Amino acid sequence: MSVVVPIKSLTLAKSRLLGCCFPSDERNRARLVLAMAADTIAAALATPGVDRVLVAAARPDEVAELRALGADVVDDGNAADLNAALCHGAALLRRADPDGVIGALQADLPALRSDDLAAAIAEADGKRAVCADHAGTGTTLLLSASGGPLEPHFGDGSAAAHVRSGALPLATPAATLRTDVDTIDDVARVRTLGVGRNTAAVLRGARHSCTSAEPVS
Ligand SMILES: Nc1nc2c(ncn2[C@@H]2O[C@H](COP(=O)(O)OP(=O)(O)OP(=O)(O)O)[C@@H](O)[C@H]2O)c(=O)[nH]1
Ligand SMILES: C=C(OP(=O)(O)O)C(=O)O
Repeated sequence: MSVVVPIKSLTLAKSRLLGCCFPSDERNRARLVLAMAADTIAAALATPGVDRVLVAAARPDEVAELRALGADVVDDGNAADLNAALCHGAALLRRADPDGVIGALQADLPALRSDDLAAAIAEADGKRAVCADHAGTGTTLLLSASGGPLEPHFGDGSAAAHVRSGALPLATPAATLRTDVDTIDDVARVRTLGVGRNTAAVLRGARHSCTSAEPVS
């Protein structure tokens, strides 16, 4: 199977973390976004059955170093939004693999473990399926049916939207697959699960412990 990972411009990404972890230097927020993507992608590439990870990036130049992990990095087709970026990436993957499963994986899963992703793929068993985020409202992973369309409906309430459009809700996804990072509380949550080495290295440099919801001025 193949996986598409969307990444918007690092200067715009994860705006909800603005002023939280790195109040004095916002370049570190971009470093954190890239590090979380690197850990997510490294776990995906190490997952049995995952043959290819394609990064659909708004700014491929900003994330070129992800190629060193083994990911393909392409532009997102000048996509207007996340779903358009995913459709662009999924179309490229489908062309290369007409019959396989295509997954859309969020780039902000720094605690992801290969065994947990493999278990989710096994549970879906070639059916279109969705993994809800830890809050139960968003989506961290959407799998197409074998040879089928991805039909992404990311955005507010996407877990329910994916189920409404026929995706099987995965019954037993692991916390490492469900815990995406949007807010400072999520950073604390994901730390308790254990993040990958890239994210850990960036967070070690944070002035703030990233365990409080309070922004530091
Ligand atoms: N290529 C591409 N990726 C996108 C786009 N919009 C969102 N993404 C990516 O999709 C993933 C999920 O988005 P969100 O979790 O909402 O992250 P975000 O938009 O960076 O976060 P906020 O700014 O806090 O809303 C992240 O990896 C984003 O970088 C887009 O228009 N194009
Ligand atoms: C766009 C989504 O991501 P997030 O909730 O992380 O912004 C989603 O879950 O559909």
